[in-house]
Amino acid sequence: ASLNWSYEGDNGPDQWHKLYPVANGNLQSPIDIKTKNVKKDPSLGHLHVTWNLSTCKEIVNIGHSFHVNFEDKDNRSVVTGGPLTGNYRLQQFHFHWGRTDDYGSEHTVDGRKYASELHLVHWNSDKYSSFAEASDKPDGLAIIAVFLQVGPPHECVQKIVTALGSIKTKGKKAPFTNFDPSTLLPGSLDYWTYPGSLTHPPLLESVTWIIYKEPITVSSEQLAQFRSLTVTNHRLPQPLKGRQIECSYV
Ligand SMILES: NS(=O)(=O)c1ccc2c(c1)[C@H]1CCC[C@H]1[C@@H](c1ccccc1Cl)N2
Ligand SMILES: [Zn+2]
Repeated sequence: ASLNWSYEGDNGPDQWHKLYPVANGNLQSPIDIKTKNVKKDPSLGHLHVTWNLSTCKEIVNIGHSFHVNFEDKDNRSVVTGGPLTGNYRLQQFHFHWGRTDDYGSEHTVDGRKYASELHLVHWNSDKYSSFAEASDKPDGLAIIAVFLQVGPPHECVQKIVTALGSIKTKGKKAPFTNFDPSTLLPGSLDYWTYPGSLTHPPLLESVTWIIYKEPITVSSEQLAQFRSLTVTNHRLPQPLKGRQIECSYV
């Protein structure tokens, strides 16, 4: 089905509110993280990530992006701890990028834009029986975000870039197995967290965002390969509307 929204032109982000009124809601994402306003929370412990590479299934071209989908019929790949209560099951990951290396991330840090941003999408499998059921609940989703900056190529991102060659057209999918997404995490496990939304339609305000402070590094050529699928797919920062951003007590 062709989407009723896009990242540019008549159905671009400024128009999303017409079909998705929640676009003007109080918990919209992404946001700009103003580090001086972040509150250190001693009760915020470490995040516990247990992703099992056996659950990695396929890579799919969805037009405005590509998704790496995981089998989510059991709790082999979950995240817990930090701001979360219970287990959140990994469903998929994807990236956002821009037309050039100067911008492309969705969240920004003191106005700084990164070249790209990785989202690892999880749903609350303790309370809900499916992603769809969890996707519109306030405690339904947890998305881990990692910033990408430009530098030397990333060995594991290269596996993803190579796989893009087999899904060049929208709707195409290819097997993508035994990939361990924890190879995409940065060295330091310090993170920010705040309540927000999906960053494109349906823009549901059901997300606990967990954003690692330290970026990972990919090469300009690897980013250019992302753009070979679609040139840009990031939403600009939204109003904070009084939300408090907390950071782990590390
Ligand atoms: N940039 S992001 O990580 O904040 C983001 C934004 C929107 C959506 C997603 C991820 C993903 C999460 C899995 C389903 C999919 C999607 C969706 C599609 C069809 C039906 C429902 C849903 Cl939720 N929408
Ligand atoms: Zn995303």
